[in-house]
Amino acid sequence: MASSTPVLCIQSVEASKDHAYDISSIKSFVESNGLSTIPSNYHSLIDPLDREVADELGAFIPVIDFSFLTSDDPQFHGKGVQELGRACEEWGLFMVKNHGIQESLIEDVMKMSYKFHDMPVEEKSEFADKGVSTPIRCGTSFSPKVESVHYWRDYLKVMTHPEFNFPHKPAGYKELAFEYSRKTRAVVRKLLEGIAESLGLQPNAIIESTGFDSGLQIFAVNLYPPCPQPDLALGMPPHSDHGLLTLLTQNGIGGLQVNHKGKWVNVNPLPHTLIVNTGDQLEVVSNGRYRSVLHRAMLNNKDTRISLVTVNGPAFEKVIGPAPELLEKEEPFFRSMNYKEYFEIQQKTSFADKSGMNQIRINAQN
Ligand SMILES: O=C(O)CCC(=O)C(=O)O
Ligand SMILES: [Fe+2]
Repeated sequence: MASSTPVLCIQSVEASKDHAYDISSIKSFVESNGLSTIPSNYHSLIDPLDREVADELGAFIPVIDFSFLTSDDPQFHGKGVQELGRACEEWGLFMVKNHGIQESLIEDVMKMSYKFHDMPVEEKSEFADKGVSTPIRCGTSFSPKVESVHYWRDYLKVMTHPEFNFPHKPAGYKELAFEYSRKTRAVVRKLLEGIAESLGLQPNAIIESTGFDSGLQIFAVNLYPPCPQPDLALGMPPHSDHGLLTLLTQNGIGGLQVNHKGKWVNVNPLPHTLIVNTGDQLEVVSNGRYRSVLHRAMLNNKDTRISLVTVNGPAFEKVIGPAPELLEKEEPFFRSMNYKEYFEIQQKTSFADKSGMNQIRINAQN
């Protein structure tokens, strides 16, 4: 489509008036407007420094062999635990291989996720986002009503644990999502055992103290449509996740970047691996040793990207603080707080950083 016709110019100017709170889906907005430029209120990468990428570091993103963690052989197990601890400490993001979740399940959930986002806006309106405590919510950007810059993303966010909620359409999606939700929780549970061991705690210490077995799981299905000016907008701003561990798979299209020692690094997962990152509650439990990692989602102008994200946290009613065993030898860096309270604070922050953590940090230097 030619981009120099006056008609399209007018369209661009018109488009610049659009706010994410006026549209219910960036996907349908893009498809119905045939944009060649993006509205200016989607410009978030203004400073060229924000676009710099340290691609040479990508090859150092740790890969954890899950079969080492589940091994009965103490030597293999010990090696797995040690590598896991190092990955949490040095990167806060790693790939997991030999995790046992069937590729076909991930592919099937991915296909259904596309179908969900592809439904006409009216069909999804019953799920429209009505606030963070709503179990099923669907929308665009991040916080359309309060943010000044919008993000090129549609989302479906569902509380899939302790109670399993899910949209009843498209047919068959709910059943697949249930299986995916439970399998990812099992992987996360095992990782939390290994992480506890790497901190010198009993394997079940984090699971017990956080009430993980009745813990919160939020399943987010992110869809990032192709963006005509991918260097100007973001799919998701830099943020950390509120839970203990987040698990992510994607439809083969890259876009995730991790912040490593102040530099942005593209995450290009090896085939058949899951991506896992540390969340705020793990930073608290580990008393700052395993920091929650900043990450963001970039865009491209060709392919639709889908990421399936499960954020796995403590039980809402649990008061979470640094593990008492760690406080035998060190001062607490965080005050304890009920997870639900933390979740609500974190969801209200600007999101473009880790400012939720400032509410519970004791020592500002930490
Ligand atoms: O899509 C991605 O790569 C990142 C998504 C993410 O960080 C999230 O949903 O919290
Ligand atoms: Fe995230």
